[in-house]
Amino acid sequence: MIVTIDGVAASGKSSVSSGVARALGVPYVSSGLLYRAAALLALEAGAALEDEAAVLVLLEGSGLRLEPLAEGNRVWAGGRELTPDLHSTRVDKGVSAVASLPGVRAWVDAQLRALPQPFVAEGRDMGTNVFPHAQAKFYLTASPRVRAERRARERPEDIPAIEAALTKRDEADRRQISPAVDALVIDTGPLDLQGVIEVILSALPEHEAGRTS
Ligand SMILES: Nc1ncnc2c1ncn2[C@@H]1O[C@H](COP(=O)(O)OP(=O)(O)OP(=O)(O)O)[C@@H](O)[C@H]1O
Ligand SMILES: Nc1ccn([C@@H]2O[C@H](COP(=O)(O)O)[C@@H](O)[C@H]2O)c(=O)n1
Repeated sequence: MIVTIDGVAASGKSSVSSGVARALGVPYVSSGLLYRAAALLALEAGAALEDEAAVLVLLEGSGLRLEPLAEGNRVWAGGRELTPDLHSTRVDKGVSAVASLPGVRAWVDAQLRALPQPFVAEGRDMGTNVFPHAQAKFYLTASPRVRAERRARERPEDIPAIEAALTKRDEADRRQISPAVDALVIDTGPLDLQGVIEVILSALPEHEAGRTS
């Protein structure tokens, strides 16, 4: 069983996926963390973010590995945990450039498709490209202002600066972002976190919502 939850930046994908995954008793998979890790490795190595060959060498040589858990995903480069460094402002700014490289996308897609099922997968193209045969698909939206207000609780920047950065990232991710035709689109603006999780759980086919492993 695969459930996909895609959406724009800071629309609640990882928080909602974690809640849905816990309710189903399965892990969730954060595809964005692998793109963030690729950007971090490139930034740390001083590689140009547009240099596909250099980024691929870093990915192949780093022992990069996603550890999907229902409570939260962790990313490792060999024995070093990258997770705490993946949500910095510099990674936010650089990640879209790395994610637009076809070779990097193919590398990430292969990692994701190799993971053992069942799981909830979240990102931008989980329902359209990576897991087009998923049993249930969702797409989260909310206005840039609402998303910025939520994110401001986690970042040092003020709301207008966060809103501008989110809008810029949505624009840069435009090619990766599109709801699957068979996805249920949810405007999370008027809903709290639990409300979004409940909308998704109640939309799942009965046998998926009831399963615990
Ligand atoms: N429906 C909601 N109501 C209130 N707060 C929410 C809601 N959904 C998410 N949040 C909060 O918004 C923030 C962003 O959520 P989250 O990190 O899950 O989004 P994301 O889509 O995974 O972000 P990114 O695209 O940057 O990885 C978090 O602080 C989260 O707790
Ligand atoms: N399926 C995906 C997931 C993510 N990206 C890129 O990674 C960035 C970070 O993702 P978050 O989910 O953590 O926001 C995102 O801005 C995209 O550039 C992607 O291309 N495809």
